[in-house]
Amino acid sequence: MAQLIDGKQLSNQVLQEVASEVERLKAEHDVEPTLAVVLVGEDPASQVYVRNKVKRAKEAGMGSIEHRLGTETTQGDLNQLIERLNHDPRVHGILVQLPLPSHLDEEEVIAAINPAKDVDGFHPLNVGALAAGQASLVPCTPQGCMIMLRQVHPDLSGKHAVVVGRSNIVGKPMAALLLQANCTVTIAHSRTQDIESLCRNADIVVAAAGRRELVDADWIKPGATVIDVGINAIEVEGKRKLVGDVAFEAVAEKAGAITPVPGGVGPMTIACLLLNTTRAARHQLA
Ligand SMILES: Nc1nc2c(c(=O)[nH]1)N[C@@H](CN(C=O)c1ccc(C(=O)N[C@@H](CCC(=O)O)C(=O)O)cc1)CN2
Repeated sequence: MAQLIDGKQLSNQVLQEVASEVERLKAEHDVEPTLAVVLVGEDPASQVYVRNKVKRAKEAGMGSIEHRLGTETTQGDLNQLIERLNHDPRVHGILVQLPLPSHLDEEEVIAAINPAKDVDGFHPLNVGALAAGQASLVPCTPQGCMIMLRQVHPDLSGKHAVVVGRSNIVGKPMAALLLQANCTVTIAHSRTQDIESLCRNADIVVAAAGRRELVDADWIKPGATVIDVGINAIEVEGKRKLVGDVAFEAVAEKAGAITPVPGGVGPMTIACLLLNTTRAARHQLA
């Protein structure tokens, strides 16, 4: 049976480090790291994530400012709000919860955020810096995945990693981080032929395809490490249940280590968001 990489426990450790850094910033520089969270529309999952982000920020002693906007919000209104937050000296991090309602242009919104306050790490300048191996604000989910991977592989050098999925939020930055850690990286996606055998050769599989239980036991090399980024809500006997992109029960029999869903990558995403906010606050001091 695989070792379980416990995202809840690990995220609590990260959050403790965040709380200590918040204390230091307050005591030494009279700065309260503050996160502004922008939610547009009524998406129920987004509402849960935003609530949890604000709750965790408060628990870590950080400031938080919430902007909840109606679905009918225009691009102009949203851009104006971001411009205000960009210039507000109390705000160190800006997060616009995705997905946005379909009439809004996500790329335009992300590009409007001051890169120094872009705690999601989605701004083209931060994306470029990551690709070039330069210091930057790194997207939260892949950053969390790397912390989890390091629990099992303190040295990732030379490992063969397959990332299943090529999204801007997870797949692409994940591949960049693995490459920075000297892994041999393959990105697989919906047009890739014979993904199964690519994965069977991998020491590390990161499943971020957005398809529930796509990765099955026969995709996995015995002893491999499996990171499940998927969060898919299903109904079992009338009750809501979350499953990942990995068929957990079967894969756990074969893998060496695996992350659960829930309680894996999700809590790490929020912890890394707050870590980025303290980093942004410290950077802005200079
Ligand atoms: N601006 C952003 N939008 C989105 C991001 C992001 O990083 N930045 N990622 C996802 C959603 N997300 C964070 O926003 C996120 C998803 C899931 C979790 C989480 O803790 N999940 C729990 C289960 C929660 C539940 O019961 O539904 C778990 O996996 O244990 C945190 C953050 C898309 N949008």
